[in-house]
Amino acid sequence: MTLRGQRLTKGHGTGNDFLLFTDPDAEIAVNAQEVAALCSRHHGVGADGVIRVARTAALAAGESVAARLATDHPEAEWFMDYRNADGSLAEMCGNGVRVFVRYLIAEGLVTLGDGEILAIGTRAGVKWVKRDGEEFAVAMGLWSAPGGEEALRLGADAAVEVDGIEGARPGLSIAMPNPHVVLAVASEEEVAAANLLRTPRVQPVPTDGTNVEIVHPMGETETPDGLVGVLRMRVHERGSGETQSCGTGACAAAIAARVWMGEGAPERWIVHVPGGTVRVRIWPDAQVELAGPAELVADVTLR
Ligand SMILES: N[C@@H](CCC[C@H](N)C(=O)O)C(=O)O
Repeated sequence: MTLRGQRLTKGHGTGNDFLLFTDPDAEIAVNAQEVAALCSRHHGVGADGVIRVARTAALAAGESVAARLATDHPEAEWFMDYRNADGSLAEMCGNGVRVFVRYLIAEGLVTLGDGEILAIGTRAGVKWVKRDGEEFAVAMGLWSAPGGEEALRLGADAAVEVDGIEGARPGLSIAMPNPHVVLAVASEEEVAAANLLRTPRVQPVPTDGTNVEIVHPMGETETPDGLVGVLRMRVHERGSGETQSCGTGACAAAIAARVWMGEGAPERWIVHVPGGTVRVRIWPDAQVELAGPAELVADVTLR
């Protein structure tokens, strides 16, 4: 089977937009060229990525992670088969997984009441998504620093050049588990000045490519949950270019900011992105939670 005649649903999480379609038995052949054509803003439908909604068990034959999950986590019935706008595969998408669950509910593929939790299969393993009214909170798993203790001590392990920002800036690599390099700038104006039409240049060159987050720490604010750190962020995504938001990127940005602040840094963070706001919580044991909205916008049928 091909994507021809297929109904696609357009959805987004804080402006990070996706095309989703249901292929329960993983019968549709999806190739990178087709995905890139669909995601094209001018020649296609337009999106930052494409998400196939397939049963984990059905993907087991072709995806080693799905095969493992089908055995170890049978509760993860549905698998988020995520592709970037250029057709490349990615391990995880933090905004995408919330939209994925919103879609499963809307399509009647699952029922999920307020406060209930659903297991979702992803290339980064099983992720637990909790419904919180009209929003969703995702247990993203553990963060890690590919540069190890030394990078965490220095707060950097890379040099990043971004058009519009002067000089090469120190960046900190964070795996969520997809790759991110986060750099701090001094003002919101500097965040705005970044020209992300051109891919940022990272040294040493990351073997599998990377997402790059430009972050301005805006201080802390008192909330009913206690003191919360606030960040302004823009992102250049591997495989998609600049997007309005990146969930794993917001997690990486909050983690980097926490590392840079050191002792006394807050656990909770508000991350403002061009498409809205997401919330991140970093637990002392390195588990990360991401929360935010997820919307479905329209259905289109492909010719
Ligand atoms: N927008 C996503 C991340 C999508 C994958 C990323 N471009 C990659 O290749 O790692 C998110 O919300 O996390």
